[in-house]
Amino acid sequence: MNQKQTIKIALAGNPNVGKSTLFNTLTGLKQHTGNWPGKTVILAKGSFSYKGKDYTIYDLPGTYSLLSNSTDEEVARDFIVFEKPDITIVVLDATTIERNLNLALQVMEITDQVIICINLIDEAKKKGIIINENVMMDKLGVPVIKISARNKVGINLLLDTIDRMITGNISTTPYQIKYSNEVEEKLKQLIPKMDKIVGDDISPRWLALRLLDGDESILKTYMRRKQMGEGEEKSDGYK
Ligand SMILES: Nc1nc2c(ncn2[C@@H]2O[C@H](COP(=O)(O)OP(=O)(O)OP(=O)(O)O)[C@@H](O)[C@H]2O)c(=O)[nH]1
Ligand SMILES: [Mg+2]
Repeated sequence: MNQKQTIKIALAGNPNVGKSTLFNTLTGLKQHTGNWPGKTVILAKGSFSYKGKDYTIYDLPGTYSLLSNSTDEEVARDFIVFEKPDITIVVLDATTIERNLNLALQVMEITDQVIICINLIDEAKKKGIIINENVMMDKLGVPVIKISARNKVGINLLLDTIDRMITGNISTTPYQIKYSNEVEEKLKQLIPKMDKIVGDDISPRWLALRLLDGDESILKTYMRRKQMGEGEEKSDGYK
């Protein structure tokens, strides 16, 4: 009887950046798809082991933002917020980093357990794009790793970084976007209130930002899940 809990990893990123390719590289195609409860979006879930630890990895829908403008965005966002992956890997396209960073910054507002993977470095090299991952790491405050998911480049470093983050050997300080003075003032008042409601369950700053944005859906989902008694250990909704 092995009751060992597996470690949850989520793959987030813009569409077409190679999330599924990385998923397949990590799982060796050991995957099955599941239906997100209440939604019609199909997510792939797979598994792999590394250094004696068992991982479950979820391939989230590709999105440009997590502001819940579409079902895909809502599914990706709710997964990160409510399923609380132990690590969220944000996959970026090395040839369009600036555009991709928007999503990375949004993920980093929700969770500090983030690894950024810059994929398609082979394509970047062909185009003469030079990426200094150390500078990015310093600025963003989370590990940044250059990979080519299709050519299996950088995968060992990624696995090692995952392992070191899980064992507590990497601490992150994700870059937080500073908003206008007016917004920051409002946040100051709202954050303690949010903190009282959600505690450690959700980042109070991020939740307050969503409310200031006029988006009450997260708070509503949170309350609903609490009422349904999903606050404790729960299944991930997959068969
Ligand atoms: N050159 C190159 N191509 C890659 C690499 N990784 C993925 N690709 C290609 O990029 C394309 C998109 O890959 P996917 O893995 O489907 O991307 P995705 O992020 O899952 O896309 P969505 O599910 O639509 O969001 C495919 O044609 C892959 O073969 C890489 O490291 N180098
Ligand atoms: Mg995909």
